[in-house]
Formats: sequence, C-alpha cells, structure tokens
Amino acid sequence: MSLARACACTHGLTHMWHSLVCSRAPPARPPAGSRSAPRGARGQRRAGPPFQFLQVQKAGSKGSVGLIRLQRPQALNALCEGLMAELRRALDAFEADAQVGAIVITGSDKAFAAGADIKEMQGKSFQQCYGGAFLAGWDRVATVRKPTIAAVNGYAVSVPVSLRALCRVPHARGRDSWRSPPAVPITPSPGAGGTQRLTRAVGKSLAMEMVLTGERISAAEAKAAGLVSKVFPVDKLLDAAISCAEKIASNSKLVVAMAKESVNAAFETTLAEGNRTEKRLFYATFATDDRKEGMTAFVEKRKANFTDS
Ligand SMILES: C=C(C)C(=O)SCCNC(=O)CCNC(=O)[C@H](O)C(C)(C)COP(=O)(O)OP(=O)(O)OC[C@H]1O[C@@H](n2cnc3c(N)ncnc32)[C@H](O)[C@@H]1OP(=O)(O)O
Repeated sequence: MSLARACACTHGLTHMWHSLVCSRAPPARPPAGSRSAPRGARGQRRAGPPFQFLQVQKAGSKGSVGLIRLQRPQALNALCEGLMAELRRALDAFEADAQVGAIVITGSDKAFAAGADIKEMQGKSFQQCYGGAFLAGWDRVATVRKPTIAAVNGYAVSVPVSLRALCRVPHARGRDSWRSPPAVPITPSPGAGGTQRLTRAVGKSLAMEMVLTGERISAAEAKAAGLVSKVFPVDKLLDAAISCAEKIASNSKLVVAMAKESVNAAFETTLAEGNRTEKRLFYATFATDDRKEGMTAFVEKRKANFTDS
C-alpha cells in the first residue's frame, strides 16, 4: 500500500505527500476463467483489423465478461488516438455481444494508463483540437450501456478524468497511485471531463488540489474519497474485478442497463430529475419478462432464469 500523510494548510486545501509506486509486481498471468481463444475476440478479428494497443478477450466461467487490457507498454499505456479508437471498437463489439453482461478494463503491472499522449498533443494547434473535436471520442467509455469496471493497476495518471471516471465500478489494487492531469507542470488543463467528473466524484477540495498540483494520491486515499469502490492486493485485483463483472452479468442485462442509467442520473442531473428518471425506469421494468421471473423465483425460492427480455 502506498504511504500517504496529510496536513491541513491555511488556505483550506489539504496538502499531501505521497510515495511513488515502487514495488515489483508478479508477471502478468491469464485471469481465472479466461478463454484463450474467446468467441468474442475471434468475432472481432473477423469483423475488423487486429488490435495493436489492446488485448481483447472474454473471461469468466461462462464467457460473460468482456476483458480489455491496454497494451502500450513503451508509453505506459498513454491514451493515444489509435488506442482510444481501438478501445471504442472493442467496447462497441462487447456492447453488441449478447453473451457479454459486463466489461472489465485493465492495464499492465506498471501502469493502468499515463493519461493522454503528450507526444501526440505537443504539436497540436487550436484549429486541430477544435476542428477535430480532440478527445471527444473518449466519452464512448461513459456511454456504454453495459457496466464497465476499471481494474486499475500501477500508475493511473489523469485516469480520474479519463478512463476511471468514465467507468462506473472502479476497483484498484493496494499500491496504485492516482493523479489528475498536471495542469501546472505540463500545461494542458484537464480536457476529458476531469474538472467535472473528478469534482463530482471526490468533492471540490480534493479535486482542486489534484488538478492544481498534479500530485498523486494512493489507492487507499482514492477509496476514502469515493473514487474507487474497492482496493485489492495486486495478485487478487483482476480476478476480483472479473468476479464482480460475472456477478453483474448473471443478472438481467436489460434491468442492469436500466439500473446503471438510473444511478448515472444521480451523477449527471438534479435530484428531482434523477428521481423522475429512476421512477420511469422502475415502471419500465414492469414491462419486462425478467422482472416477473425475478420476483416469481424469489417467491418460489429458486434461482431466477433471466432471458434478458
Ligand atoms: C488532458 C488530458 C486528458 C491528460 O490526460 S493530460 C495528462 C498527460 N499525462 C501525464 O502528464 C503523465 C506523464 N507521464 C509521467 O508523468 C511519467 O511517465 C510517470 C507516469 C510518472 C512514470 O514515470 P517513469 O516511471 O519515470 O516513466 P517515464 O520514463 O516517464 O515513461 C516511460 C516512457 O513512457 C513515455 N510516456 C509516459 N507517459 C506518457 C504520456 N502521457 N504520453 C506519451 N508518452 C508517455 C515516456 O515518454 C517514456 O518514453 P521513452 O522511454 O521513449 O522516453
């Protein structure tokens, strides 16, 4: 676990000192229940070119989990345009795959992701950014209707504003360090929703400090701030994320999508609008066979057999 200590300073922000991630991780190994030649991955290869920056496969005992591993080790998984385009393609494929009920995104042992690709950004002009809607495509991670879990390992630079904040059920391992985009040292201020999503996730004080200093927080601090839901030892992280995804995938995909939409409304709208969204979606579940099956199974004391209808 990363070490961290905190002290209050006079202008109300909390200044923290954080240790760097330094311990060595065990070599990557296939997650429990993963399929070496997954049907989904084969299907995606047939449908398009092979992935250069990702490893895409199905995992879980029933192949119900879409597993995406970011693989750009030479740049610590910096999110270049090619990687993000592949990520959108993989997400689209899993979104369309009826067998997949939840998606896990993970990185390498050293880095989950090092944020936007600085070498790619370095020469960009305003015209290129505005005209080409630079980073706009990153929102695809947030608009996926199936639940996404970020299994965060190693450096997660800027990830609060990028993949982590876009994924909905983040898990972290015990010795990660998390960092907002360094607004001051490198100069791009957050541009992928970081000032908005991070602030809503952790509150103004911590978000302000992270954004303005670019300093890291540990996994334990990320958990305490509500940025991640769980923290695991390094060797348990991916299996835990897959197991959580399998559990989600065993429920009705239709009702899970509605529940996800409803929770997101709390993050993105007012309380009154969120409550209205929840009520509408709650009523809508009464039109599904799965709602009837779930309640009937409970009353009959048996396991529900959902048909996603
Ligand atoms: C606006 C938005 C949305 C943003 O995301 S802005 C945020 C951009 N990202 C960052 O500021 C993080 C930059 N990276 C770092 O600070 C450091 O690399 C870390 C993550 C602390 C790791 O440090 P180290 O372990 O010392 O590794 P380091 O030697 O820096 O990096 C290894 C390689 O990855 C490269 N690399 C790391 N992060 C990169 C990035 N974001 N873009 C491009 N290349 C990157 C780095 O240039 C180096 O390449 P080379 O070997 O060719 O010199």
